[in-house]
Amino acid sequence: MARKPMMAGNWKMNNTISEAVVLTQEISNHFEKDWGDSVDVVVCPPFVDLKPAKTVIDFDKMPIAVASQNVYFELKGAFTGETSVAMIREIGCAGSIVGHSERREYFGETNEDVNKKVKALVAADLYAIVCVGESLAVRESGEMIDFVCAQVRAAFAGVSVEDATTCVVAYEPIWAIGTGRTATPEQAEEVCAAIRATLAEMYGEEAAEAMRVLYGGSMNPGNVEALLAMPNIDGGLIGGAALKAASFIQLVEACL
Ligand SMILES: O=C(CO)COP(=O)(O)O
Repeated sequence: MARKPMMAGNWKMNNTISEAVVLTQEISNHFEKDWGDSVDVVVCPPFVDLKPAKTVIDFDKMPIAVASQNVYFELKGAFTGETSVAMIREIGCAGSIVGHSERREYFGETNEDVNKKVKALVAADLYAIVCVGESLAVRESGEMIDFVCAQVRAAFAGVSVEDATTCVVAYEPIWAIGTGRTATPEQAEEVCAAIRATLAEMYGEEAAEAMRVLYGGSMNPGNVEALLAMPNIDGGLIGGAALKAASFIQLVEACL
């Protein structure tokens, strides 16, 4: 089954509202309407930028979706500093990244939290872009497949096949994030294929073939073609190269 590629820009903690509006407009200006037939393009700005970014995208003209970088799993209440699925949905977000390695490392996010966030999102008809990936120590131990597939199992535990197939998995080896040290296409493919095999065990072949598995970690215009040529890599989750319209658009064009 041919999967539609996805290019998602994770801006991380970059861009004030005014900067976010400029970048979103620059991306929109380059965007050709019919590209939306061939690739799903997503921008993931910080929370405060979501509404302003969304406002400058005319979805009918430019099918660019907006997603958040995080969300909380409780529906409402005394959770100071957190943001609910209803809040991001009302802005017009299509979904949220969950379980990014920076959130796991700096904010103590556990596999259990990730699972609760996936469940909260799909219950609100939003999708999760579930990030998984191993540290350099785990890679050097040779245990990366077991480690990453356990993250996938934990993230989707108790999630129905119907809900899971709306979601996306992003394989982001931590040692490749922001380091300029990209995984080779073969290294990325090996783990992405194992992720799909895990999804097949959980949900069956048909569902696993329909789900998108992205690669993230120093993806750039120079390495994107070789990564996308791999059979189990269905797009990218982009950090640094998503912060400039020109390079992000080049990555989108690589999917056409
Ligand atoms: O973490 C990433 C996307 O979520 C990848 O970041 P870089 O593209 O900057 O390596």
